Amino acid sequence: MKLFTCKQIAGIDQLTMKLEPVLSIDLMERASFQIADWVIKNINHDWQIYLFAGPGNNGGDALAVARMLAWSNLKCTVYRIDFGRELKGDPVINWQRLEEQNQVILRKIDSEDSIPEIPVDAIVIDGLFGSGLNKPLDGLAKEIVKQINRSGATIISIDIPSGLFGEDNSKNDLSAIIKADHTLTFQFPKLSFLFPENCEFVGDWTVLPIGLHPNAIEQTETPYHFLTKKFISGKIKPREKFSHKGTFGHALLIAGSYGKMGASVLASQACLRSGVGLLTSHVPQSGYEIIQNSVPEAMTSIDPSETVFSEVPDISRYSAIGIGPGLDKKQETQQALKALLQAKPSKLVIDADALNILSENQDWYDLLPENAILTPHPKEFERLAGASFNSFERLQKQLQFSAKYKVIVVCKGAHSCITLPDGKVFFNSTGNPGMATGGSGDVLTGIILGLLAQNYSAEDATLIGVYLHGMAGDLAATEIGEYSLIAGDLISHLGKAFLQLE
Ligand SMILES: NC(=O)C1=CN([C@@H]2O[C@H](COP(=O)(O)OP(=O)(O)OC[C@H]3O[C@@H](n4cnc5c(N)ncnc54)[C@H](OP(=O)(O)O)[C@@H]3O)[C@@H](O)[C@H]2O)[C@@H](O)CC1
Ligand SMILES: [K+]
Repeated sequence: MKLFTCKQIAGIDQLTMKLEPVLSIDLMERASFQIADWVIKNINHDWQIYLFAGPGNNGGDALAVARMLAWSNLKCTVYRIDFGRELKGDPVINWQRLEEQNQVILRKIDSEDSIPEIPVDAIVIDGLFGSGLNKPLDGLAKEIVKQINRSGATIISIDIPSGLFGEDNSKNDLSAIIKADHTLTFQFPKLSFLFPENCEFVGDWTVLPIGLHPNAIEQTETPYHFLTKKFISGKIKPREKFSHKGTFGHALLIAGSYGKMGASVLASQACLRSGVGLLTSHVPQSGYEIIQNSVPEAMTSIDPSETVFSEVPDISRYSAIGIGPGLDKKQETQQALKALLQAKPSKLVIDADALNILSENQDWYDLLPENAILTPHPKEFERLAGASFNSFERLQKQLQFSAKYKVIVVCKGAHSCITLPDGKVFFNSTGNPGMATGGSGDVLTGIILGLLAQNYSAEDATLIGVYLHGMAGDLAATEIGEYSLIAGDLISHLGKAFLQLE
């Protein structure tokens, strides 16, 4: 699914009106109906509903929603913020319709004294400001937001929590943003919803389709995308009847050191469960029995060192290489990593300690082969590319890094963010907090490696791998919950995840 900036969404709204064609007031009615329908289905009908309406179309939505909730006899009071300016456009029509309906209590807020006290067992519907916010909230608007946040009531935001920008909130006043329990957003999630620091404002979010025109969406260019099941399913290649293990590639995994062999075991198992034909796991001598016993399906390549990775094996036989989990950062490992990069492997995944070694030797970045896949978590990315003030700034750094070194970067987390050298950005839609546990990243490396070895392009191996990893986590969480989830559960649910994509 494409993701757009608020400005672009306004453009798509305009194009929809022209192409469908539909009047703006009717589009607002359609959007508001979706909100009202969700509210009616999801809230306690005995509770008082406080609707807050701002000066623009977000407020217009709130006014229409109030009228629709009154059809179902819900107890609604509308508070319209009054900056002393005349309402304009569609909100005027919706205000008149409410007056004519005469079932909803209508109030205006024109000073701090007129801001209502809101009981805890109330529902607030926040239609103060939407995608047309043009500066941080202050004055009366900020006071209303603070009063709503203080109330402890259940807050449902229309389209976007009032006060939050759809993209960059670096310069925003964070005390002047609604902290919603639920955000009901139109047609597309906004970019800022995908950044972890905005979770306290956005709450749980639901996308409500409002029938924006497919041609308008198609015509509007964007670098931003959200991974969907349909998109990923379309990338999975069927396994042909006459295929054999040679068809599905031979992966080399360089992982594990004395005391950290679990990383090698997990990545190896995940790689095998991702459909690779053959896997060779390169391990130090002390890891030999461990890997043979734990992953009998893997072949082994034994390092001369007793404890760490110290020498690159002949890489010519392998279709893809993964390096990093559990490696440690000893001097001989650092030199061996450099030698591997100098050997210019054509398909490479780099994770964990291999990334940490890189970040301590930044002059090696130029050795990175084109389309190498780097899978840092935010802290590792910070070591690679420097600190960022927030996730939006980090995304800009990530894009620069991908473009400069022509590599794919996966910044792991809730909604893992993937950047490609050509400037495209993909946010993942699968996964859950249960996956924030040791070994989860090793599993991802194994999956991506397995897909790369099967001759998926670096881009597809990354996108499929990240999505599948999260999906396996979601399937595991439905069975055992998030608390008890461990990395091994991701591997044991990979099969079911693949089945869902067929
Ligand atoms: N387009 C469509 O077809 C559809 C759109 N829909 C809905 O429309 C919403 C977008 O509507 P919108 O563009 O009217 O913007 P919105 O956020 O309501 O506010 C603009 C007003 O706020 C004011 N203002 C801004 N910042 C301010 C500040 N810091 N402090 C104080 N004032 C401030 C600004 O004033 P100005 O600066 O322009 O004088 C202007 O008056 C969108 O989120 C969705 O809910 C749906 O109905 C579906 C169809
Ligand atoms: K809002």
